[in-house]
Amino acid sequence: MSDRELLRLVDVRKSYSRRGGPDHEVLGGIDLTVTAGEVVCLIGASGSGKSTLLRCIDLLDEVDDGEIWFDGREITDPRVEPDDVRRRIGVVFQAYNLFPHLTVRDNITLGPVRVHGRSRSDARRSAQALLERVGLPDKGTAYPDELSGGQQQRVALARAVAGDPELLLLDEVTAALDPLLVGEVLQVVRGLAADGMTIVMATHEMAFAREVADRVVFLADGRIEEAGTAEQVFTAPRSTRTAEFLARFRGV
Ligand SMILES: Nc1ncnc2c1ncn2[C@@H]1O[C@H](COP(=O)(O)OP(=O)(O)OP(=O)(O)O)[C@@H](O)[C@H]1O
Repeated sequence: MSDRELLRLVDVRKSYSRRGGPDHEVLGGIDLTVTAGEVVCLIGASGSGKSTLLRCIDLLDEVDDGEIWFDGREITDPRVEPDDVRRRIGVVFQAYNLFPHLTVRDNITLGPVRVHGRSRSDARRSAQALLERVGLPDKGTAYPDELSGGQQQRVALARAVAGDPELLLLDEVTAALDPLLVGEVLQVVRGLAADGMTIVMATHEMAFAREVADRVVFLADGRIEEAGTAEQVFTAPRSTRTAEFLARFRGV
């Protein structure tokens, strides 16, 4: 991990309007800095705002207030073209979202060829290397529906890093999987983290967060209730709310 700041959120706020009622505040002023090579795990109850935070960083959701800085540039500035930012950020959601009519290899090469202007042969070579890295060297010509959920999610991870992103956002990437398949996907994330990828990951996998995260951020009702090293947050939470949340996972 370096000391180079890659991402900075300053007082990020987001609300959704509710028909016939007050706005629903989903992010109530988030301040967060992520340095290059850091792995940050966002934990918190369902509805605490983890996904919304990731969507704001990828400019899929517009913030109401506050600033997001990426590599020294304020990306919440309306003059910034979202695609220019997204090209540098890889994202994987809970649902694999692979293109069903494309082979695994074409799913992986599509972005590098269309968005990054790489040559098809170069992109294919990289795709094969990535498939080896995610443990699926023989699946390049398969179609997504011929793969298990865990294999599809590993392809989704390969696709997300195919454009050499500087930041990887992972939103509950194992939540839709059969428990038996969770480990193989986490193994790929572990490998990416070990290779120095900067990762911000929303997860309910507490053991994984504890093992891999450089920093754990506990969100409650759209605010950072507590943030610290995995060791500190898991073994000596400062907030009662964090302790109560973690207690629910003990023994699971
Ligand atoms: N497009 C939307 N319109 C209205 N409300 C929304 C929208 N997206 C999210 N919300 C609300 O924002 C709150 C936070 O949702 P979010 O998905 O960010 O939480 P989360 O912590 O990721 O939850 P989970 O762990 O279940 O994925 C929820 O109450 C949700 O209903």
